[in-house]
Order: sequence, then C-alpha cells, then structure tokens
Amino acid sequence: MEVTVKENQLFVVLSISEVSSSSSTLFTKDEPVFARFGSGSGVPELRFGQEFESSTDVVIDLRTAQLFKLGPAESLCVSGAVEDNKEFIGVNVVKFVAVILKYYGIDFGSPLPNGAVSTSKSKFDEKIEASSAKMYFHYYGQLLHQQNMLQDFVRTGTYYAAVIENRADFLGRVVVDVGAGSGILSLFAAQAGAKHVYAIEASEMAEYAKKLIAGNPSLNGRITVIKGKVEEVELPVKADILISEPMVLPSLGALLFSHHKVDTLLFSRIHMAPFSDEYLYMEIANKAIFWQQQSYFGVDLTPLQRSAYEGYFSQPVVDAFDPRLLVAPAISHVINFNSIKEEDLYEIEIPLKFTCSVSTRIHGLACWFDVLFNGSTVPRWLTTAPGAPTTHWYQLRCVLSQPLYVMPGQEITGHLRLVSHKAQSYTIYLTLLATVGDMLQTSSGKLDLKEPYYRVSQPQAYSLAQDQQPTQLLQTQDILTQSLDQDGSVPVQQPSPNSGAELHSL
Ligand SMILES: C[S@@+](CC[C@H](N)C(=O)[O-])C[C@H]1O[C@@H](n2cnc3c(N)ncnc32)[C@H](O)[C@@H]1O
Repeated sequence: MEVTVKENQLFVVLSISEVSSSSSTLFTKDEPVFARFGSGSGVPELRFGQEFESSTDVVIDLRTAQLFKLGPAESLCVSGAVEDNKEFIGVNVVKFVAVILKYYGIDFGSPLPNGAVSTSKSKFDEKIEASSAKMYFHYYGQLLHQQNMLQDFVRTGTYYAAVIENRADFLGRVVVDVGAGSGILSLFAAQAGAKHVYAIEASEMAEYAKKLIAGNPSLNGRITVIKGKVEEVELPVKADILISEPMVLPSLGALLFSHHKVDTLLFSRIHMAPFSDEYLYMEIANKAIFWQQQSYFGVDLTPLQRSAYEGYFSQPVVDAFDPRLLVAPAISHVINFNSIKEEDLYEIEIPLKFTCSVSTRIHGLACWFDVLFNGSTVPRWLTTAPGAPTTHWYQLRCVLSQPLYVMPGQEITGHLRLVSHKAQSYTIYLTLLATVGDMLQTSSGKLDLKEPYYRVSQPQAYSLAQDQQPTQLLQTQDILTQSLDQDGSVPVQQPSPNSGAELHSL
C-alpha cells in the first residue's frame, strides 16, 4: 500500500483494539500512547509506544497494513499481523491491531487515501445489536449489579460448593471463566487448586476484577484477567475446564458449546406449569385503565387503550410466587450443554401438555429453571423453583390476556416458543388450549423477555431443605431469615432490568 506521510510525524493513539485487550500490561494505563511513522527498521512502519524507541514498542509494517481516514485529523490503521511470534505476557501473537490515531500537530502532510471501512464483524457483533451490547456491558460494569449476584447466597453458595467440593476437577488444570464479572468464579477455581485461570470479561468490571484478584495475593499469580469479548479473545493455551454463569442465554450460554469446546458438565432444566392468579391478572389488566379516560386535560386517551393493554400483557412477570398457585404438575425441558449446538438455542420450541388438578381459571404459564453442575465428586443442583429459597432470578410468569376455564382432570395443551433476538434476549410465543365440552378455548400471547415487569414480593418461607449449602453459608442464610422475621424487610436484593433478563433467558 502507498502511504504518504511525513517521517516522524507524531500521533496520539485514541484507541487500540486487540493489543490492549489481549495484553493488560503492555502499556501503562495512565500514560498516553504515541504513534510515529518512520522507516527505522528498513521498511515503512508505524511504531507505537509510550517511550521513544523502547523495546515494548509495537511496530506495524505499513506494506501490509491499511490506513483509513476517518476525519481531518483522525485515521484508523488496521494491521493483519504484528511481529509474528512475539509474546506479550504469555499471550501469543497479536494477530490484529486497529489503532485510531489523532494527529498531534497542525500539518497532516499529504492526505491519506480513504479506504473502505471493513465490514468484517466478530461473531458477537453479528449476533448482538450494538445499542443493546452497550447497555448490557454498562450494566455489568457497575459493582452494584455484580453485588446483586454475589449476595444471592443460594446462587453463589451453590457455585462455591460445586467448585470446592469438586477440587479433583480443578487441581492443576487450566480454567477459563467466561463472563467473569467480579472474578468470583475465577477466585473459587484458584482456591480449588487450578493451575491457571483466564478470566474473560468484556465490561469495565474487568478492571475491578483485576483489583479484587490483586487484593487476594495467595491466588493472584494464578489468575489472568483478559478484558474482551469471549468471541474475540484467543487464549494462549487450551483450557481444560470452562466455568461460567450461563444463565445469560443467548448471549453467553450459546458460547459454552460453540466457542470453547471443553469438558463442560452442565445440564439445565426449564420447568413450566399453568397457574391461576386472579390478583395478578386484575393487576395487569387494570394498569391500562388510565387510557380509558376520554378527557384527560381535554384529550381522549382511548385510542391507545388497546395498545397499552396489550403492552402490559407482553411483559413477563418476575416475582417469587406461592407454589400453591400452580394448577397442574410441572413439565420440564432439558438443555444438555454437552450435546446441544449453539443454533439450538436461537429458537426453542417446547410442546406443552398438562393435566389440570382443580376447577379454576388459568391465567398463564409459570417458568423456572434448575441447573446441574455435574462435578466428578459431588454433583450440585441449583434450583430457582417456587417455594425454594428465593434467588435473584425469582420465577417468571407469562400472563395471558384471555384466561382459560378448566375442570379437574382436564387436559391443557399448547406450545411455548422462544425466539432469540439481537437485543440479547428472547421473544416468547405462548399458546394454551383447553376443550370444555365441544368448545375449544385458545389463548395466545407474545411477550418480550427483555421488558419484564418486576413484581417482586416477599420471599416465600423456605420450604425446601438447603442440604446443599456449605455450612458457613447455611448459617448466613439463617441470619438472613431471622432478620426477615424481625424487621419484615426483604434481604434478597431487588432485581434490575438486566439481571431479570438473564432469568428469562433460561
Ligand atoms: C451473569 S454475570 C456473571 C458474573 C460472574 N461470573 C459471577 O458469577 O458472578 C455475566 C458476566 O458476563 C459478562 N459477559 C457477557 N457476555 C460476555 C461476552 N460475550 N464476553 C465477555 N464477557 C461477557 C458480563 O459483562 C457479566 O459481567
């Protein structure tokens, strides 16, 4: 390629992709990185670093690189290979570098030819809308949201037990933590004797994870935090074990089988049962009453009444409900993470068939999930069932605008279809059918998992034994239950838009 730039022209680097994501200490964060054109090595080059001609400079061969002019003073330099076989703190070969440069002077020299902007996107960019990804990673970049997950003791305690009680699976192994967040699972894996853990996290939380890990010096040396999207990160070595919280389908869960094919031992079951809940139904239906007003400051709101009504019924409800609201034994759909293909999660179709146990009005379908961590020493189940200790996922209910009347022994059929969309969630299509005499009743709904209605109520009394909790956590759980009794407050954290979206993802 031809580049007409002045020798030693100095640019300041606005962003460097890949180099910074694959190597955390290549450049000091607080110092600016400069780029300079030159031919010091005998070929036209773009050299960038923090000191003048230092050994840590990254040098791009301009005969193979491409330059794109972004604006009067901003250019993008894309290189396909940088110093092959060079190792940056154990991360092999920086294969691809994109640098945005801002000229540091007045004269830009001869203008660079404008290049066509590359359309090659990573798998993540193909799957996920940019605006959704931005919000998603902004959310997870905040400590309060990681805390929300961490202080879900049922969840974190089960993960802790699943790792620590299965030390044999971790001892001396290389582990990759996909979507590491605060790094908690990486720390657990290191506690369990992992040889090395690569903690991949795309959000700003990666910086906090580094801080947390650095503050635990006994484990620090065995964990490397890699800031980046798992779809775009290459590990220096093949991992033996993958750990992750996969309840962020389709954004993370799908990756577990496609991207890093390792010995994951994981099962998940989605449970579903019809429920009857007049209060919930009325509550939702009444929300649209506002739009019944014919003279709201002189304005007739009724043209939007139907849309508002449909809008409220398109929101899946998130709360911890009393299992006595279920009117038929639950059925389940198994997701086997060992054998499933990524595509299988893009659209999940579940046929429904229940036998009703009471005479009632059915208002919709309740869903929750269990996950099995099938460690070789102690298998562990995490359940989010109604009546079990409440988790930050609570349960999910799809409420239909048209209830069905049913009798004891009557069969209810239908189907649930989950279709993933680019905003990191699913559209839910639910149909329930019941025949009374000669009359077929059908009720259908379309709901958006990304827009749930958080109707979190008091957690239910713990009716299931928590024999899977480590002792220490059991005690903590007791304390929490006591404090609930004493002051009536809810110790379980409130969910937030995206944590709920995770719940719905399963
Ligand atoms: C549900 S949180 C779990 C965090 C942590 N593993 C834990 O158990 O507390 C999922 C994390 O995965 C990260 N994440 C989601 N998709 C990712 C991707 N494609 N690449 C890297 N990180 C991702 C999010 O930013 C978030 O911090």
